Amino acid sequence: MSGRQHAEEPQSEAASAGARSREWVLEPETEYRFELDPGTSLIIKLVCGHAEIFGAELAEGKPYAFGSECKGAVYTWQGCTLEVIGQPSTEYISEETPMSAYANVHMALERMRVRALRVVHGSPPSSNEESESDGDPMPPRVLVLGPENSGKTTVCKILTNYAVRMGQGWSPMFVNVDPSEGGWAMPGAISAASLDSPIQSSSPASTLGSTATSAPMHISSNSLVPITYWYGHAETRRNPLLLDRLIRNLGENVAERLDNDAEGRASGIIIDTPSSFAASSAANDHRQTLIKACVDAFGINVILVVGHEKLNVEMQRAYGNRITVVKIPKSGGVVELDAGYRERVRKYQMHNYMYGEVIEAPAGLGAGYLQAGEQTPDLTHRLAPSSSQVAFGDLTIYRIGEETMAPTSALPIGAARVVSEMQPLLVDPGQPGSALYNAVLALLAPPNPDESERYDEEVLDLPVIGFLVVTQLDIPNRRMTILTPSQGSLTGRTAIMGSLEWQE
Ligand SMILES: Nc1ncnc2c1ncn2[C@@H]1O[C@H](COP(=O)(O)OP(=O)(O)OP(=O)(O)O)[C@@H](O)[C@H]1O
Repeated sequence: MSGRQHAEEPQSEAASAGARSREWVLEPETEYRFELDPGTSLIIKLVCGHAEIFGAELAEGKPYAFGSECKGAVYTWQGCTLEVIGQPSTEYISEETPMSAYANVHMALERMRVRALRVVHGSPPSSNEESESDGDPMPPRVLVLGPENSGKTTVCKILTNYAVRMGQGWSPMFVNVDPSEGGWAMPGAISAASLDSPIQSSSPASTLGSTATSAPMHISSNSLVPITYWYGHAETRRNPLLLDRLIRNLGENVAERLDNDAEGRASGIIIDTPSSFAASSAANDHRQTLIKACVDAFGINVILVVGHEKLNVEMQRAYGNRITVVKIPKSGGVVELDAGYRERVRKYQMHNYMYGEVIEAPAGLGAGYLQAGEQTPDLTHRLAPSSSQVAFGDLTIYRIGEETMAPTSALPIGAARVVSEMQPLLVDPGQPGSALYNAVLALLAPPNPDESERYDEEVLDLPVIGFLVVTQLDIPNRRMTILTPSQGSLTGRTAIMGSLEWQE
């Protein structure tokens, strides 16, 4: 154990307000780790020195609030003193971290960015770069793979945050293809956003920070507008064919955005993946196909495997001849998250999408502490969703590729009951068993205005512009009540339902 914990700090503002407050003094290259129980929160302030949370630098004296059962760590390269207010269920300092290995990976990626940008600007490479590079210098396009609880998302955040902190104006594209996490949107979505400021980690419910998708521009931490597609389920095995197609759509959409942005392109792409991509079992044969979908769709040239020897060997064999495959260590700080926790996080995430993220002040500290002027942490914001009634006919709702409700006996003799996994099926809200009550729906961007360009499965390829929840179904009057944070009429729009249910 390194670092010292000071007892209660009677002089501090928090302690005098009655909250539990103490100081931690961290030696260089150590980290303070914490875990929060449900319903508790924590505030961390950098008193002196330098520190970062998953690569995002802390400003001295600013309170950073954490809630929603957050688990995290404050790392310091040079040493620092922290003031911690609140009562985590676990807290300790660790000297063993994989941060040097991650920093080395970052530096290798940085060299790729610099070389790629030189080409954009038409400047000649420096002499040692010439010998290093073979062929056309490519920006880093990194796929991060690893088993459950290996710290994939954390690695992606650290690498992204280090890139945006370089002061080179990089805006790496962060891609999340883990539908159980939902990125900046709702669980069930996959998304991508180009980032030019660090990702804050205040809560697992908005693990990639908040965006303009749910919060009005003026209160979101930056004006992120992610590209989002809706898969509609938390598990990749539910409809791998659909996920494959959506990953390819996302890749195409990202490529189009970067086509007109040479500097953004040089910043590279970092992709966070679901743990099912790493777990080989008969139940998920699809994982090879989905990894390949990512490799093709985003032109991957680096695969990072977090702490998994077998997967590393497998990736070396499959891609080692054309892609750099590197195994990186897993952090001992990564917390094992069980199914119950993941379920609760999905609930927090849905709730935050609608109502915004509100972190209550730790026990003993007045709510005013988090609201007081310049001390307001960026991530405490409230949203007021609107609840409105729409007629059944106003909104066209599909589900993708699930069996029809017709019993086999009702089908013509010899007709197969199987519905293509990719077939959009119209949902009739008036039918009992539509499963629309409390369903989360993704609202799609308008289809192609040119009728001749339309096709049957177009709804599979349209990005998402928002989400809504059906909170009431009035079948006799053919009306439903819809909760959504975005304003605007739903008449004539198209929405897709999946298997995710809203829980109040
Ligand atoms: N060094 C650390 N100290 C404390 N907590 C950490 C540390 N690194 C990661 N965590 C926490 O551990 C949890 C799991 O990490 P993370 O989400 O990065 O893993 P993952 O491999 O992406 O998970 P999944 O199994 O969902 O794919 C997160 O709550 C994260 O904040």
